[in-house]
Amino acid sequence: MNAAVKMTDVAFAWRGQTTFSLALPDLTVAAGEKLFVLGESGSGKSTLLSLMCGITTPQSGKIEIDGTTLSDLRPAQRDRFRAENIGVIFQMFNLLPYASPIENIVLPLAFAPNRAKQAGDQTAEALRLTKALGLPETLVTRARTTELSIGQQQRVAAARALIGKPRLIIADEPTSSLDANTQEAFVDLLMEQTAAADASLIMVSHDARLADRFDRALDLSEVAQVSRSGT
Ligand SMILES: Nc1ncnc2c1ncn2[C@@H]1O[C@H](COP(=O)(O)OP(=O)(O)OP(=O)(O)O)[C@@H](O)[C@H]1O
Repeated sequence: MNAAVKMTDVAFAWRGQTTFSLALPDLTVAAGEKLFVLGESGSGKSTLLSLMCGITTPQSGKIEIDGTTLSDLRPAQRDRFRAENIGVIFQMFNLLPYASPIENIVLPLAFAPNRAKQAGDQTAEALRLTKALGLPETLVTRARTTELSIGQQQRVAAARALIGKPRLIIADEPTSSLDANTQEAFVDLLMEQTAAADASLIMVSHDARLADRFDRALDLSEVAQVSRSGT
């Protein structure tokens, strides 16, 4: 079986920026593994996730997602590959503010025919997920997304990542706006839904207390050479 993620000799620096660079000799995430990523602020956790998603591309090295090498794909193919195979919960959610939660949740399916097929009845599947994540139906069908609390928006972002059962879920601080009790419950729900989809989960969080719920915790500074200056 292919690894969910395999990164080999990856080197990355932001264009025009000399203060930060990341070198990652070898990072493998097994299929079905639940990986917790921690590291201090500015250490490159979000950068790592964005490399895995193919949103940013490294200067050198190889990133394989479920056996597909991202650098073999042209940018448009990479966007399509991401839509089909990776459910992403962004740190800032990236929800469309004036669309309803349901519209936000089904949006990735428009770019991912296989995922859309998996989802079946899209509205019913969006409602099943939001119910499992603890959001009342009236809220997700009637409101504009901006009318939801931040914690509720975080759940909408999680449902959008999970719909259509992508093989890999990548979550950047998905619990940052929740209180401690809700955080743990949310991670449990995310785990349950990820397991139900037979997916791998890679989650970044500052909150080390959540780490024991995962198969493995990885401190970015232990696997990567991060160079930082002037920060
Ligand atoms: N889009 C970008 N363009 C240029 N530099 C960036 C960009 N995004 C992040 N950086 C820089 O890359 C470095 C690592 O940032 P990153 O967001 O990956 O860290 P992080 O570990 O996720 O931090 P935090 O825990 O605060 O979210 C920082 O120095 C940051 O300024």
